[in-house]
Amino acid sequence: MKVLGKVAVITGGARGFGKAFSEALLKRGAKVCFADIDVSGGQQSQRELAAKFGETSVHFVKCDVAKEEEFRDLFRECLSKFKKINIMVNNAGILDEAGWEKCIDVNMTAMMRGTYLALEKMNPENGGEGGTIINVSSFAGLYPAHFLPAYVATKHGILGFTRSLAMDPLYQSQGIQLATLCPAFASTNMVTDIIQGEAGSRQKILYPDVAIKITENMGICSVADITDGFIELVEKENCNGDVLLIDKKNGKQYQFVNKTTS
Ligand SMILES: NC(=O)C1=CN([C@@H]2O[C@H](COP(=O)(O)OP(=O)(O)OC[C@H]3O[C@@H](n4cnc5c(N)ncnc54)[C@H](O)[C@@H]3O)[C@@H](O)[C@H]2O)C=CC1
Ligand SMILES: CCCCCC(=O)/C=C/C=C\C=C\C=C\[C@@H](O)[C@@H](O)CCCC(=O)O
Repeated sequence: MKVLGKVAVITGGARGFGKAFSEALLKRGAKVCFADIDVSGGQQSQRELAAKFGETSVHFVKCDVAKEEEFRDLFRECLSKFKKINIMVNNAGILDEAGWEKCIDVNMTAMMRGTYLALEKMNPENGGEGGTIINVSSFAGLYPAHFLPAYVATKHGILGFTRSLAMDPLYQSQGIQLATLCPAFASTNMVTDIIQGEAGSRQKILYPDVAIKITENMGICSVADITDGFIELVEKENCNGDVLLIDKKNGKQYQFVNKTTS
């Protein structure tokens, strides 16, 4: 897809990947409506991005994606401000092994809701123009990790859900593509807080010492490495059904490439 002139909705955009993805799309001439549960972080990012790309290009919406009505309001607000939605990025995600139900609510249920809402708004029968939906899974969507069982389950779920919808001829006929991004460890707060021992962060996973050792063995991607893969998917003429794994040692690797999506 050519990004210039398109409108994107991005969840979890106050910091980390979501903020970097927003900036990368703005740089290429898109308008971005980003959402986050963190109001002060969202407002700060809004100020920074508006200063670089203009007030009329970027809009922050306070939204807890685990709350259905707030998610619906996010779409209403984006449509009211920017009139259309061409790119949907379900990026918001958390680690919470003790509170695994919350992990499922945010990583899995909300990702499904965001996808279904985007499919509805992108449908030409509803006035949409088709579009691209990128769901952010993980290396942990492809491989197990005993320090993250609930998180791994949600990330496998994202992968299976997104690949399944990508096979559906209905969405293909509507000009809608769905792809999955699978980053390995990257240097956002999700990982750096654990390595640096920020208060409460190591309680979110099991066996934090094992996890830290594995980050040392596998290496840690920069946010720019992951953003580069994200943009590659969005800009591809056909990303439907793609699963893009990115890790520090091997870089970008498309998965399941010999399998058709339908
Ligand atoms: N950093 C990493 O190494 C990897 C991260 N991922 C995934 O990438 C995505 C983004 O993660 P990072 O940027 O690394 O994390 P991060 O923790 O830096 O940013 C996540 C953002 O999501 C927001 N968020 C959390 N719960 C929310 C909710 N209920 N509603 C709305 N916003 C909410 C947070 O406030 C935060 O701004 C997540 O889905 C994560 O699972 C995947 C693979 C590797
Ligand atoms: C600190 C947790 C952040 C989780 C964020 C995320 O989604 C990233 C996951 C990235 C990789 C997970 C890898 C787990 C692998 C292990 O279970 C093991 O199979 C690999 C061992 C490889 C090694 O020791 O070199």
